[in-house]
Amino acid sequence: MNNPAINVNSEIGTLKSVLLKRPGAEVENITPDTMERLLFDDIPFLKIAQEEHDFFADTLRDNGVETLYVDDLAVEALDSDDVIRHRFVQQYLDEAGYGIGTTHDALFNYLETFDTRDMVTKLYAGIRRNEFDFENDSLHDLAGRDAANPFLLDPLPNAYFTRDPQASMGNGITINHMTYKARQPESLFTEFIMQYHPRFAGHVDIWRDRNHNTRIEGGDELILNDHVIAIGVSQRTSSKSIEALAKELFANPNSHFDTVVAVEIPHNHAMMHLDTVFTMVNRDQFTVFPGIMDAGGQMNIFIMTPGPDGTVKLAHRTDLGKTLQEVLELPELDLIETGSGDEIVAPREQWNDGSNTLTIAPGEVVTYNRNYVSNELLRRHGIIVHEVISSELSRGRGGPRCMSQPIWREDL
Ligand SMILES: NC(=[NH2+])NCCC[C@H](N)C(=O)O
Repeated sequence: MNNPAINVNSEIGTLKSVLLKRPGAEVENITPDTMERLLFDDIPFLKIAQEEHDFFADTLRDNGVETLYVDDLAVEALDSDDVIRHRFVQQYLDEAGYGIGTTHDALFNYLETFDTRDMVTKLYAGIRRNEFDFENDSLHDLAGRDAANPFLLDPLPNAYFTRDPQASMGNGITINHMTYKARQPESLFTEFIMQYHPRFAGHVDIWRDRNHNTRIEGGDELILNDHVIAIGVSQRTSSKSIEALAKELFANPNSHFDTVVAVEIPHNHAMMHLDTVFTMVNRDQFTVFPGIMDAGGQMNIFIMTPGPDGTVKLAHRTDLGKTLQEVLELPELDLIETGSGDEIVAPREQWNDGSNTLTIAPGEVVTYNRNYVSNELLRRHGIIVHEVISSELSRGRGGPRCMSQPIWREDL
């Protein structure tokens, strides 16, 4: 790829550029009735969440990281041409179940009244039925909709977890078909940015697009080095998508990835992604939540490598530490347990994303200040820890790694 726009060949190389989304009105459109469906366990106080997010972004900028906001990029991509903007809106409505009909027309015309900036903000925030002059559902629309839902288009409160709708991988990206309806529209923004934003269009390899039925999310996709990837088999990522992605990476001449390690983790909301229980913080240091292993310290891991004729070879392993040493060729390994592995502290801090560290340089991380036992332990293991504030952001069940999508890291 000439002039690549993305360069991510590790989890730990010095971070230069990152994609963020400041939480907006979408977070205020979570209600007790919709909270579970919208994947929140509580209703955050937006004003404080925004202050916390700004603090996080400032911490990154103070450390030399360029912060790009996904909604700004979307506006720039969609504003370039009316045809592109219309195609985006049409697809957005289509995927929301309004392909044709009076609701489609009403929503389309309503969105047309906004400039692109306000339209993008509106789509993230969601559109209420009573927001505009709209009375008649067409028969077509009534069939599939929950009449009690005040929203015609649901809000996207998870959008500040920019890690998940896509994943940078080498000079390319996966644009993800996400698991739950509540998040699926998020990667449509990514698709249009990658296709039409001048910074990205034609400068990114798309390893996998979102037109799939099998699910995958960025929180499960970890770039261990320039040829090894780890992917969680989780609530959000299926083994089928991992195998398909591995095949593509092994076959595509632009990809230098030759090993994919599939790591099975419990399928529940507290550990929805691999990065909620396992992250890389230095060349040979990782955080890990002991709850992902069975009583004997074992788990299910599959090492995938290219086989003959485009097939994938599988090797089963059960020891996480030994597998990492094998695939990364590490003589030593330091696995740092979330919450010191204590039976009370570890699950508490994992719940508040104590394992969800964002590494900004080898041995240097950003974490939430509330996970003070894990932070102290990281420091004792020689890691530099930048703490960011969080009482509200963490109510969405995600931490610094989830809230950031690296676009550029220095190679190691
Ligand atoms: N990479 C992550 N761990 N992201 C966390 C996402 C949290 C979000 N509420 C969800 O359930 O989807």
